[in-house]
Amino acid sequence: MDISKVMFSKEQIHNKVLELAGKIQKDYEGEHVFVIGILKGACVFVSDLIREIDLPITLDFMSVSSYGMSTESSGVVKIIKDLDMDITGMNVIIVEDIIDTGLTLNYLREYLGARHVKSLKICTLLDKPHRRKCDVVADYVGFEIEDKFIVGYGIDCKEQYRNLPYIAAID
Ligand SMILES: O=P(O)(O)OC[C@H]1O[C@H](OP(=O)(O)OP(=O)(O)O)[C@H](O)[C@@H]1O
Ligand code: HPA
Ligand SMILES: [Mg+2]
Repeated sequence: MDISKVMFSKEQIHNKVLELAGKIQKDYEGEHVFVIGILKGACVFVSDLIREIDLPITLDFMSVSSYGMSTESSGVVKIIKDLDMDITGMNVIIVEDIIDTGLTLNYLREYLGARHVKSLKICTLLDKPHRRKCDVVADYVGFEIEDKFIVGYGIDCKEQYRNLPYIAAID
């Protein structure tokens, strides 16, 4: 597989992170926010995002996987690591790198929503709305993209390319 072209540069991503962080900071003014980064894909994005939000933040991670070594979702969301902390009564933001079929977030929304949180929102850097298999809408979206398989900035193809500082499509 080859990387076809850079879709979003390091600078474009940085500007988008600042924009999303600014919106979150404004919306949650005076509140404590519990951020859940969804590993592995969101590891880079969530690290950059939280450092631009000037609010009290608690950070935890879940690790889930449905693509494995494939470029198609298996349709089964497997929890590899659950939360370490209790989120009861918290303002929770789930941070994802990409929403594609929506199966991962549909599962996580139900799983986490059942824990009596104060509020639950979704922030994603990338969104492929035309690929949805279930009804998931994010509250904060970085870039809407067409139906291409994406790599870089934490996002993999067969566990490679997560370290690219830019986002690219793959052939
Ligand atoms: O909307 P969907 O079709 O469910 O796809 C989105 C999910 O797929 C990727 O994770 P993956 O399962 O590949 O695990 P990874 O984050 O460890 O790469 C990505 O990081 C999202 O979590
Ligand atoms: O476009 C993608 N790239 C990598 N992983 C993914 N998981 C869902 N969509 C994608
Ligand atoms: Mg993956």
